[in-house]
Amino acid sequence: MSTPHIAAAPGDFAPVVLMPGDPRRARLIAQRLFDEPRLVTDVRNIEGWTGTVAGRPVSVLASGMGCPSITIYATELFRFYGVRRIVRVGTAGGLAPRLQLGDVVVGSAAHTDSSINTTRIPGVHFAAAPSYGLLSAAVAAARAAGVPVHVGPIFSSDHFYGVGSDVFSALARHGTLAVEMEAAALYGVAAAEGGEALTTATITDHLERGESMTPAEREECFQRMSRIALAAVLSDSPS
Ligand SMILES: O=P(O)(O)O[C@H]1O[C@H](CO)[C@@H](O)[C@H]1O
Ligand SMILES: O=c1cc[nH]c(=O)[nH]1
Repeated sequence: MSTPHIAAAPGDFAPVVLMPGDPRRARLIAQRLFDEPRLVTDVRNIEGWTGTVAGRPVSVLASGMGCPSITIYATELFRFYGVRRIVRVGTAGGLAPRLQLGDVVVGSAAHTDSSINTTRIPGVHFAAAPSYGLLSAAVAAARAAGVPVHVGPIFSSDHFYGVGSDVFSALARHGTLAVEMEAAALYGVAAAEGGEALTTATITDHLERGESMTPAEREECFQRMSRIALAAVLSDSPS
């Protein structure tokens, strides 16, 4: 069995999946956090791995960057591979002044300038929201680990370059925590396919203050966030 973008056999993916944007991060998560990780797909170098954590099966698949890319991979996992939960483990640029580099943001809603959800139900301004069960489990795991965590709306932009600082300032004034590029699409796919989804993101840059993490700091933070996401995706929380 394969889909246009995933070449894996039935049962190769666990029902619960972590989803970073970067294929290298997918490989690192599998190799450092899973027991007995095995590569299950690498079409277009988008790597998917499956292993176990505390004896429970779990997978990781990269999404690539942007709403169309994550929509393809999340749809194929939910629709054809029996996946029920996807937790994005991303990076984001901070907008809210209280955020510090390395903090974890959990997206309780996702604003977007993408049309990806507008075209799902014509005439409807779709409210892109995560699974409450996954969200509460991620927050509990972060607090238990002593990791600073912020819960609130994030902004999923089609642009990495070219969003005006006036847009970011207005979003911050409207309570938006951070900007990234996939959460709104992931939440839309989960709703359409009857699955559960959540976005967690590490603040790697602060756009108002012009701060950035070093590569070594990024790697350290990804591991911390991935452990929180693992606790959420493997939790028994009802949706
Ligand atoms: O680090 P990832 O998960 O890719 O997330 C962020 O980084 C990419 C942009 O550099 C976009 O995909 C954005 O959402
Ligand atoms: O500033 C940033 C950092 C990560 N991801 C984004 O989309 N923007």
